[in-house]
Amino acid sequence: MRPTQLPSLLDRLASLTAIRDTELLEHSLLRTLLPMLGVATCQLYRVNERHEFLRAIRFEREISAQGEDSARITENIERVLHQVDVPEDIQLLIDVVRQNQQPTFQSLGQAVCNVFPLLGGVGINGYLVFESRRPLAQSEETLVRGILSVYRNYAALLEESQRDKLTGLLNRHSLDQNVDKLLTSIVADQLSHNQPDQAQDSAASPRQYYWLGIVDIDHFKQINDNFGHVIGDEVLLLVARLMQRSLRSSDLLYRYGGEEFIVITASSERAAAGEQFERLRHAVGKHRFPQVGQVTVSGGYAQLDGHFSAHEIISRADQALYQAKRAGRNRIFSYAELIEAGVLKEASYGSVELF
Ligand SMILES: Nc1nc2c(ncn2[C@@H]2O[C@H](COP(=O)(O)OP(=O)(O)OP(=O)(O)O)[C@@H](O)[C@H]2O)c(=O)[nH]1
Repeated sequence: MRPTQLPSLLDRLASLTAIRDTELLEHSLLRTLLPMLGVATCQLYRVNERHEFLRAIRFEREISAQGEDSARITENIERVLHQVDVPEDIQLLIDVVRQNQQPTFQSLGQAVCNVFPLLGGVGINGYLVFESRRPLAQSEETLVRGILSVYRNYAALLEESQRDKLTGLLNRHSLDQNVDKLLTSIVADQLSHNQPDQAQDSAASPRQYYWLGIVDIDHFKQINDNFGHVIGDEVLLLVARLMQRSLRSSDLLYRYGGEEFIVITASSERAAAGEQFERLRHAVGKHRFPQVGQVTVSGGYAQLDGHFSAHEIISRADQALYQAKRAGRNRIFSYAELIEAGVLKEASYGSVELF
């Protein structure tokens, strides 16, 4: 790195630590690193603790001359959430990095492929992959490691602020952020599927829909009253773990309030979403809790539809939850099915125009 690049690097690091959103932080990391290394494209893969790929970001930066003294910089960010496809040669390099817990570099003809691990609290939680025209100099490798260390420390702080202290689940604050982001991408998806040339694509890979469910522990007040708050807290923690284990790595689980949780799950049809919620209910219901015995949960779920706001969708799931409680608890109801059965009436919300 040239000394003249130092102020720019410090600026970049300052902006990096001003960000309060994990994915924006990832984008900013790539924006900081790529120009420093003169690299045009790079991929960032995120993995969970079971080393399953959660998401991938492909970042591309193109500089084209505009006039004698000016250049135009175009950035393109592509984000893959489900079915992350990792090319075989990259997968092999990732396996080496995972094994050694150290970066690895491999010549690919004229270019060199560089794979750096992203470290989280309990080990590797991602990989940074980019091609450079020549092997990185020692000083460049040190620079990447340094920036990744700043990123790691800051990402850990950010992650902590998004978690509920008792259960370790995502908290309500991160729910608000994520639901808004998800709704924006659902709107984009709905619009693209309305294009005539998208119809055949959807036949090849089934379209994914998202559901939001509110799950509430039944008679939790009695648990507190009969066994005390410490046992009540233990039940909350165990219920959270049981639900988390019954969900897939791509599903999201939040602690929404005291004994209320929110689940976001994706599937190609409503029945599959219903089965997912049933698995979750069974996972809790069949467990024997120390001292307390059986604990059950009730829930209601509604589709995350880009025509409605987050508030409207949560209210729909809540109405279905209310019906599940009324019907005797230990059951999970679908808002759409309650509407079809005439139990609930569709509220006339101010719907979001999709033109
Ligand atoms: N131990 C513990 N209790 C909590 C926490 N947050 C909320 N609660 C308690 O959760 C209970 C919720 O009670 P209610 O809303 O009456 O609902 P319920 O008893 O679960 O009854 P139903 O939902 O109708 O089945 C209250 O007694 C709260 O004090 C917490 O973090 N720890």
